[in-house]
Amino acid sequence: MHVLVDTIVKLLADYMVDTKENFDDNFLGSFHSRNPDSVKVLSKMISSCLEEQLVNKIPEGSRACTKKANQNHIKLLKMQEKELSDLKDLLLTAKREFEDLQSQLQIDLKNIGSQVEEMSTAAVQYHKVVEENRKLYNMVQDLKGNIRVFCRIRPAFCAGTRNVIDFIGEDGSLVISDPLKPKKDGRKVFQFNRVFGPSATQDDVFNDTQPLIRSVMDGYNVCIFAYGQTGSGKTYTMSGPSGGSTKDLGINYLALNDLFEISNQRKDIISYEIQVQMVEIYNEQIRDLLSEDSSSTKYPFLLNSLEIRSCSNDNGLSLPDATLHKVKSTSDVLNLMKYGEVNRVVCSTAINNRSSRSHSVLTVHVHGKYTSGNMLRSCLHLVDLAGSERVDKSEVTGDRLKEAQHINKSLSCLGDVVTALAQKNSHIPYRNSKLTLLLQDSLGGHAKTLMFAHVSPEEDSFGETLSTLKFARRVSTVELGAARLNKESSEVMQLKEQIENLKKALANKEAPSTPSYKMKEPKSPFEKQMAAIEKTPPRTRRLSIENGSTMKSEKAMNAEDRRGPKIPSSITRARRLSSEGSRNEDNSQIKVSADVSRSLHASTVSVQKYSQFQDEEAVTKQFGNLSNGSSVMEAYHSKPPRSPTSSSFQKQALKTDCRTQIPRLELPSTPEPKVYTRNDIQNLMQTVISTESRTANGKGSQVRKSLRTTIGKLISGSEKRNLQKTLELKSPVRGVGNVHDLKSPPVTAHAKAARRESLTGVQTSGSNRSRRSSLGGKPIELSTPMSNNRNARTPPPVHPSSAKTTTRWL
Ligand SMILES: Nc1ncnc2c1ncn2[C@@H]1O[C@H](COP(=O)(O)OP(=O)(O)OP(=O)(O)O)[C@@H](O)[C@H]1O
Repeated sequence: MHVLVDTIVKLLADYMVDTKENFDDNFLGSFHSRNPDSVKVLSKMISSCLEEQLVNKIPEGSRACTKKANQNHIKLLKMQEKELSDLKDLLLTAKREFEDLQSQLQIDLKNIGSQVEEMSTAAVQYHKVVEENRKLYNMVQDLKGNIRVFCRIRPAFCAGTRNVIDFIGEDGSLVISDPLKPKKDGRKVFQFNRVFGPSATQDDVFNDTQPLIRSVMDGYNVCIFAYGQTGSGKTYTMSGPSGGSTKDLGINYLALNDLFEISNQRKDIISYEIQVQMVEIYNEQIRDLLSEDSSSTKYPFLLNSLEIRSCSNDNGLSLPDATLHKVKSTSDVLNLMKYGEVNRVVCSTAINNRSSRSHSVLTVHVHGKYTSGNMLRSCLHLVDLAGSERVDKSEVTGDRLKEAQHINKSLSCLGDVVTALAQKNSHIPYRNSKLTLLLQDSLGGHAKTLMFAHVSPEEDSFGETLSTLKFARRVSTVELGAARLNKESSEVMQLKEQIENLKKALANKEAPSTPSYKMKEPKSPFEKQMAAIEKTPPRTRRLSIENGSTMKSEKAMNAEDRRGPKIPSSITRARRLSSEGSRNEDNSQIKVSADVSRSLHASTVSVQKYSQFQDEEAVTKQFGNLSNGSSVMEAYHSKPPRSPTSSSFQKQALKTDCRTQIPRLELPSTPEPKVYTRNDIQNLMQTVISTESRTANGKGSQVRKSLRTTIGKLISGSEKRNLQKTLELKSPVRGVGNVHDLKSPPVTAHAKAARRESLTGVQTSGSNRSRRSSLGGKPIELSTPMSNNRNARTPPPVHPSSAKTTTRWL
């Protein structure tokens, strides 16, 4: 019994200790649920047991003591009971409080949730607004024709170096701080269209570039160029990581890939042809990176530098002599790019172990033909500039130093051009370097242009970073004028073709004694001088090339280009070829016979039957066979070559002026073109007028307007000469209407000869009067109606031998 009591007491003590220390709701709960009044029962049991024992067994003396102890125990138990019940109450209160807190928390969480939701919708809205702002900003820039500028920051090479980039904003803001100045003073803020931080991927960069690239497929010319200090990541952005890795490929590849995708998507409405050229400008020499010569020679500097043409030739190629590769898939592009990259001059410097020592230009030519017959032609220049470098930093010597000097010089020329454009100067110094001359149409034309300004984040590059950012800021202020769409409707093309034919027909009709396309070599000094005048490029044209950037001059050029009569006719071109041949013969520079000139011209006519894109190579070969003066071309290297034997010149001779980017028109295959009657001309006029009225707005109507003017001039020019003074035309259209009622005046043999002379530029023997007098058979007086004729020819310069016999020019 004693043992039992001990055990029970011990158990009870343990239990109480446990209960006190591990006061646990579950335990108590479970305990109570199992034994609802267990504590009470147990205490009763123990007290009765104890009392019984005390009464029966304990001696009388110690009974009082035991009783007292018992009472103490009971007291203690009661206290503990009380404590327990207090604790229970406390627990219940705590539980209630906990529940209250829980519900409060839930309410709070709900509130926070709704607040977060609100904030996230606000954030989404904010992003939308920022995006919209950016689009609007870009739209404004499009309208203004600004060059867009993106900035990309290369990741730091060493983790420990101090970073000069303080902040990159989503809206294109960038803050850098000068490491040598206190933070507050050394901060500089820049604003661009977009800034890509070091963690931006190639895809991020491409996503923002894609819309611009896509507009190439809609007929816009686009130029993207990467600028920045050496080693700042230009080649990485444009081509991808060095070493020919196919991971993280750059914009060049992604752009072409995208163009193919679009071409596929639109194949039902338009068929595209995509061709690629890749050149580098190395030490002011333009080298073809895709030609077989480039890869086969160890001495690239021995290769001929390619010549830059104004894009106003009929195929829009500024480098017609560079190899043109047709690409049909991304793998074609990849192979070509690899081939080109291998040929590019790269070497190791103290800053970059694969430093590009040249500017590379990948040009993508897109030619699209709609099922409706409309055509578009555009090109995309992807330029990876060589990096500007401080020669003391890059530690280059010898050839590398020379390269660096060329690089820096051409970049400074680029800076001059940008400054001149930003200040809207009348003269833009494009001709100061090959780079600016090549990019002339992108920087100063109606192209969409994007510049990637690359910067290194390291503090020791701060100077270069600052100058790159300042340059980029200046570039972003350049206004180019709205980009121009190079798209022509089939109607306009047909009309242009008819005009070509008409011009030829008129030329043939009015110069019957001149055999078709047969050139006459100038013999007399006067003839030579006339020929020289015809072949001398007009000064204004040259200036307009230089000032092509300004909208004003561009407009003037467009107007000039659209004015039909200014396009040299076949005869004039033939004469030019002939006179060129004779001039060169005289100078003993190139021995070309008139036969060669004639055969050149014959080739011209036949070659024009082929489309430029497909048969460029064939044309080159054809002329290559005839050409024997390539060395002379080198001598003319810095000027537009005028040698008739230079294939490029010959090609140029074939081309109609195409600043309007209109594809080559097909000439009739027979040497005897159709003779157009007055009715034909009238019909054509009607067509033009009706087309004009159908499309009241837009560029097409402008072109048609100019066509109408051209036809008008053609008619008025020829008819006025034919009908002479009897026909007093007030407007070309009215003139056409009256023509049947009029009779040609009798024209004397003398007058006929004189008129022929004026048209052919060949003076007949014994002629002793002015060319102008030939129009009427006698010198024209100031009072004659023809004195007001706007189509009157420009007087030729007075030759010493004929000065005395020439009457006064009006
Ligand atoms: N955004 C980037 N992410 C990762 N690596 C980069 C990045 N940009 C550049 N690099 C690395 O930095 C190094 C230098 O880059 P890159 O050759 O493209 O510079 P660059 O400006 O073309 O130099 P240079 O003008 O001398 O040719 C390369 O090793 C390249 O892989």
